[in-house]
Amino acid sequence: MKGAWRAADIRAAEKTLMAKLPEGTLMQRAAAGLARRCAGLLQDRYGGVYGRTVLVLAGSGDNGGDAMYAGAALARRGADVRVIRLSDRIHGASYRALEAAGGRPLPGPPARIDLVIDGIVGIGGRGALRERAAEVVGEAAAATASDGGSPVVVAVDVPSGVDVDTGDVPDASAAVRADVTVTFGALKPAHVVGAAAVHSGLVDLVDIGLAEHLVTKPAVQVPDRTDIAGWWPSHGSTDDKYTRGVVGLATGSDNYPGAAVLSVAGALAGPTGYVRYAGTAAREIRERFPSVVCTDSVGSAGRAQAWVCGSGLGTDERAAAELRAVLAKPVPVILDADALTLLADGSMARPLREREAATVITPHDREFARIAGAEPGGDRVESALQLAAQMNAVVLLKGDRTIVAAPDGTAFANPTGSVALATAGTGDVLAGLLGSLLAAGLPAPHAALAAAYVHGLAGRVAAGSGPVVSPDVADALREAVVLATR
Ligand SMILES: NC(=O)C1=CN([C@@H]2O[C@H](COP(=O)(O)OP(=O)(O)OC[C@H]3O[C@@H](n4cnc5c(N)ncnc54)[C@H](OP(=O)(O)O)[C@@H]3O)[C@@H](O)[C@H]2O)[C@@H](O)CC1
Ligand SMILES: Nc1ncnc2c1ncn2[C@@H]1O[C@H](COP(=O)(O)OP(=O)(O)O)[C@@H](O)[C@H]1O
Repeated sequence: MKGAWRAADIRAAEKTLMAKLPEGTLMQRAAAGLARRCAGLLQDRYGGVYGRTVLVLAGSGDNGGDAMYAGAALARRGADVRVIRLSDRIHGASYRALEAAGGRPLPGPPARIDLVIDGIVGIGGRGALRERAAEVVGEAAAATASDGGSPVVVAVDVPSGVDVDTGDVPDASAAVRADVTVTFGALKPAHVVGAAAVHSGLVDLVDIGLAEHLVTKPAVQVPDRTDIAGWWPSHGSTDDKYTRGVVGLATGSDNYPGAAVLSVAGALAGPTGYVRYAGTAAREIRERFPSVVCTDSVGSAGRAQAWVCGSGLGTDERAAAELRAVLAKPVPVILDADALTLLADGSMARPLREREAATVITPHDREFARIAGAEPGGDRVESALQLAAQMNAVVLLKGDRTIVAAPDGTAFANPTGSVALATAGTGDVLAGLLGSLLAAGLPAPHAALAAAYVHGLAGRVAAGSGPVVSPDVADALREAVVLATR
């Protein structure tokens, strides 16, 4: 699991480390890592560093210093390095090093640029980029590289114009869109959540010796494949269909039988050995999935170790009664879609509060607004954490970087999201898979994260064969499970 730390925590660790090192050491480590990565990118794209045009955008702080030292290193390898100073104040020593290596100041971006180094602001940035900086960023991005394409854009530490601590991008037209972000010491929330994660492009972490001095809890954690593989339930030779876990689904309605089919398809790709369906789409489910045991209501279904409720359920009296029946079960439950709408008027507050087993809610932004009163703000992690604490539930806040927030204040971001999932019905598939993981005994935050991870991979797998609809995502889940766990 990788952690992402806020700027203040990074600065505190930096202070401890700097006290032990000769002045300037950290910047030299950072700049060396940055220069190495830029040289690699120039090599891969243009066949070498020599003769390539590199534009350094330098702001007034140490972020500009990192960029100019890296520019100096590239100039020493024969690159034609130009620098635009975005402030009268500038990091003096690095500017002089760049000048000494042959770097030249420019008033504005040249027409031909092979690589842009964005050193406007790093963790010291506040709000959207100021006008002059935003203008230059736009002009540089519109330049042409020597191979006729767009320049490679490398952000130093974080793309300028994003909110480092929250991942918000206050003005997308005034923020750098990086192909690669070279960051130092530790990830920041901007690399892993919100729109800023998309602006960051590929994130390359340079070790400058900071990690051991980070004493605070990360603001958000990001799992990798080994975490998911480690959590994924495995079966032993003594297992049977019941010991692997039974998942129940109260999903679908006369109007939305498809949601039942999709949620059951999601559950069948999970680790449980038995899937029960309770609802009005029993005929459709039996036809598609003969192994699923169907009844027409939660009350007449047998025991399950977790219940999924709400996907396509509707919001009528019958739906409300089914939700109440699920909330009364002493096992983990997932509340999705219409179940969240049914929670909005507060009438289920008491049974929810009285639950002792885990509750997971899976809102997208509009569903979040229905239960929390407003859509998540620019700080999506904080918004999800607040709702988790208020509802005493694990919140899976959907999006490109789905967030999982637990009532104990721990937050995670899923790194595998894919825009291919932005199509009707994929949430139903996710709810079913999550139900299976909960029924198999995974703790709720891990189940939510593992489901989001595999679901994201399934979106990517499905997208490999063209435009994606939600049944494709369900079909791709098995391959995604293999990719994530073997
Ligand atoms: N910490 C570490 O471990 C290490 C840190 N290192 C590096 O130091 C970086 C942090 O440097 P930093 O503290 O000097 O701040 P930085 O990001 O350069 O920006 C500050 C300047 O930006 C300006 N500015 C602010 N908002 C703006 C806006 N919206 N639009 C335009 N301008 C804006 C603001 O100007 P002012 O308001 O003063 O006019 C201020 O002077 C860090 O990201 C990393 O790269 C590495 O070298 C080594 C290890
Ligand atoms: N732009 C996007 N990029 C990546 N994933 C997305 C995007 N938009 C939606 N998703 C994902 O697609 C799924 C949609 O869920 P949901 O809105 O509940 O769909 P439905 O209710 O139609 O089943 C979620 O997993 C969400 O994270």
